[in-house]
Amino acid sequence: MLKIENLTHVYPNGTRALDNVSLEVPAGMFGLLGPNGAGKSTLMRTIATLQVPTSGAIRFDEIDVLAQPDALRRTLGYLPQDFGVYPRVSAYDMLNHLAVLKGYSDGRERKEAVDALLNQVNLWAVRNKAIAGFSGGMRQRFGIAQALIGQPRLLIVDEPTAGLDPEESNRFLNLLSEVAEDIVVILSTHIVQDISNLCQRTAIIAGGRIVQVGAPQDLIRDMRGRVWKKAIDKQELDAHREAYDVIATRLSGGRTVIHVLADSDPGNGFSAVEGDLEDVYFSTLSSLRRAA
Ligand SMILES: Nc1ncnc2c1ncn2[C@@H]1O[C@H](COP(=O)(O)OP(=O)(O)OP(=O)(O)O)[C@@H](O)[C@H]1O
Repeated sequence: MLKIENLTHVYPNGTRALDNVSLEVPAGMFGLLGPNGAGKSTLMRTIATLQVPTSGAIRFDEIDVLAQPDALRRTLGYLPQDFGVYPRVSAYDMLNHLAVLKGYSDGRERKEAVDALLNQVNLWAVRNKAIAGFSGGMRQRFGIAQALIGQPRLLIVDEPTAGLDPEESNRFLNLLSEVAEDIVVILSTHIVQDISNLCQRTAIIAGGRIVQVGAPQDLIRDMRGRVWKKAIDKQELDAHREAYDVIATRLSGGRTVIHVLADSDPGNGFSAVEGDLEDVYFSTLSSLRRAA
């Protein structure tokens, strides 16, 4: 269990990227959902011990993360948002090299671990090809292989599906859910679908604060009876935005389908709709904007 208590981070320029964040993350897939600039990467980097927060506490099982960063690093796998350099060396040689750095000094053990990881992430067939020539999806799967060296109990994955096509993205997320069986996996993303299909629990972060947390189906249930939809013409959109709390607009068959939030039937051609996590997310952000 990862336990974050009253975590605040203020950058030297005064930006309060995390504002009193408290969060409990049990084993399984946990989705951290938030718009650009919400504080996701700051939170991920802080948990990964890459930066020290202004105040607060982080515990992972028996480890006091801020006091014992080395202990956390030994059991951490991290795939940063920007994995950076993609070298011209083969996937096999690179993973082998990273395993040496992670402390696999016994050659036989290391070979077994590297072979198993390349199989697990489905890169065995291309293990002798240079990573520089890999597709986005292959690079991300390599990223997961390197994060899994040494069997971490905590895996942090920061916006992993950005830039992947839907098929690669699916493949990557399925892989992630397989490894998440008994370890804590935190997946940060601004893509709602990544979370609704996979995560047992999720938190919505905005402006450095956790504004919702729970199982996706519970968050959806809590807004039952309050989401209404209507198909309109594009030129009617502005008037509807004026009159209703429009939380989402989607195109469907050339028409614009809007979702609005209302405690009772708004009439005027609206019909009730079973909300989804996207409605939860956009209505949360919309009510924050209104409160600001
Ligand atoms: N090194 C830094 N110095 C100053 N401000 C920073 C720094 N890094 C991030 N910020 C600011 O802190 C806030 C949170 O940024 P962060 O990168 O954690 O958000 P994010 O949710 O990961 O966003 P994105 O999805 O765009 O990566 C933003 O306002 C950002 O501009």
